[in-house]
Amino acid sequence: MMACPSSGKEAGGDTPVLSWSGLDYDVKTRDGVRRILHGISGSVWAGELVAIMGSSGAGKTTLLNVLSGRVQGGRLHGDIRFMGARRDPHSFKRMLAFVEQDDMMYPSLTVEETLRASAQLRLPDAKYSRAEKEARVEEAMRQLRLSHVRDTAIGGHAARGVSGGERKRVSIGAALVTDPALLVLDEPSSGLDSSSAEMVVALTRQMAHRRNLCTLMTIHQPSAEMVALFDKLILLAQGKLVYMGPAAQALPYFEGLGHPLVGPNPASFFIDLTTIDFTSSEATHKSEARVQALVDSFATLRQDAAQPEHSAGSSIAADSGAANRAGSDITREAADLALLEPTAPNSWLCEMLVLLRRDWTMTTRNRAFISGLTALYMAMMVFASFVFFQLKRDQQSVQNRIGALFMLVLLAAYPVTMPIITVVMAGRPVLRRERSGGMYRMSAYFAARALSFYPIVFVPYVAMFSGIYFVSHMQYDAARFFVALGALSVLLFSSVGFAFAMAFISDRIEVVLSVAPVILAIFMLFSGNISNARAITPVLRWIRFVCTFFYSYAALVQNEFDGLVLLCGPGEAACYATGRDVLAALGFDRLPVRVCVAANLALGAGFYVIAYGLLRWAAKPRYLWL
Ligand SMILES: Nc1ncnc2c1ncn2[C@@H]1O[C@H](COP(=O)(O)OP(=O)(O)OP(=O)(O)O)[C@@H](O)[C@H]1O
Repeated sequence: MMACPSSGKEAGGDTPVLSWSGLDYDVKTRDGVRRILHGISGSVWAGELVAIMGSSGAGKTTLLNVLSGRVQGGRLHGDIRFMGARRDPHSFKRMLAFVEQDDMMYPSLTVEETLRASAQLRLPDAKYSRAEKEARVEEAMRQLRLSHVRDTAIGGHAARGVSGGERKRVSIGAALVTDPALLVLDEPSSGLDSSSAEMVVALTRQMAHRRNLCTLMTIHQPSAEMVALFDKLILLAQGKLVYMGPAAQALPYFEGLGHPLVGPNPASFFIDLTTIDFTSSEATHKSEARVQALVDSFATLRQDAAQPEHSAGSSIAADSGAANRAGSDITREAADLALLEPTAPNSWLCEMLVLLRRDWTMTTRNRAFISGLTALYMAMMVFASFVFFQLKRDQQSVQNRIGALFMLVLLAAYPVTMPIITVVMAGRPVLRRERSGGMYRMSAYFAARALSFYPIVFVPYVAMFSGIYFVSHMQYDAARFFVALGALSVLLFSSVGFAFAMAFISDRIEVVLSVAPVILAIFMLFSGNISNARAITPVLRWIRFVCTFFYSYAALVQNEFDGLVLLCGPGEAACYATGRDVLAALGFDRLPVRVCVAANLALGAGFYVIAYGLLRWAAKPRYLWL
């Protein structure tokens, strides 16, 4: 009988952090139900660094997701315990930190800002003072060797930032500052060169040992040096367990089964040993038989180890203890975990302020957005000032006043909507990750994100509006100036809400950027400028009442033309004597200005409500039942 590998149990007391037994996981495919995990059992302890290895399609990611409560569908059978008890969705999600394969972080934030936001949002204020949170951030940066890049931006496709290895370490740091009991990493070495990958694993090992933190990761093709860093290996083949035990004892174990190490890298050897060879039917048959024999040997070893006379001092004894637990259908538990949106640890206002600071930093660093919008508005101010320079009270001025007001309406929508849609959509993957980790309430995110845009949009617009208003000689009257400004400010507010609503109608930016201008074009059509409001067919006439352009434009033309006395030149047979005549001809003599502004405010609020609903829906976790 082969000796059982010794345990990592000593590191973390008598109860494993996570233990699982008899896990079967089925999913629905076109060909029917497919079993992806077959009777997997095991346990991991505090202070252990555990690697899940296997060839492509062996089930590594699936096992990791099942254990972390992240599967989004399927049927799960077996038993999973966290700290010896059934996983309570709330506390399990609080104690678990998951580092995804893709490092989804905001590119314009620095390393320190990213970690600080994570600590401020995830650590409860009731338990951690501000200074303690800062200390955690400092410690994480020091331990992950990030102090020298603390002020460097994360970077992304558009702008260079920290290196790939540093970015991965920031992702790990953002998880670590939340003080988890279980750290789970999905392929942390993917996309990294071998030295960066090794450094990530070495630092993760240090964290696990220093903090007595249970760390579980999937890894594809680690180097021999990396394999030596793991405390424990879980080796899967075709969703079945081939080995689970101390990493150092894996080679002797396989050698004992008649498979001595071939080549310099044990990881490649393990993968080759457990991979089905599809090059010919004979090779397939042979490799399937070898894998099945390995699976059977390990199952037998465990069964033997579970017998009292064999179990003393053995890690497999601990694992087979888990294997002996009776399993049941735990699909409900898996679904509850996947669907749960953990309650945020801090008050709404604290969260909103942290998010507002973060969003404001990102928005102000978006130079293209700020300078683009400001330059555009300033250019339009100069351009329109030439076109509408010092309008008189003659009949030609009627068309010019109407044109200037309509242009102001359009400028409060198009240049605002498109960039905001792009910025909000670019942040959606980070939003989804942060939401699944329960970092904050969606309402706090929504309020902070919208607030961070207002100054950037309002300041240059108001400057442009003021310039055009005075240069074009609209009615010089303080009350009229502020009424016009108020009506347009409400439209700007609505435009931001509209942009948010659009940003969540689809995942695809090309879809959104096609739909949004079309809706704005419909708004234009029903604004009352392009077509006469009264002349529109009754079937469609109602549309203007849900059209922000209509109310803004109606408010502006009434404000401008009311009380205006116009001059009739000699020889002008048909002419407007007063602004009221113009309003009557245009069909804008029915709704008072205050009603138009109030209606637009209500429509704007409606956009925000729709946007918030879509935001919740778009980022909502889902579970597909078999
Ligand atoms: N929801 C699903 N529906 C259908 N098949 C699935 C589903 N999830 C996983 N699978 C299949 O289960 C097998 C294991 O997938 P998994 O992603 O866990 O493998 P892996 O070991 O992580 O592979 P890789 O290293 O290539 O990422 C694969 O064959 C995969 O196609």
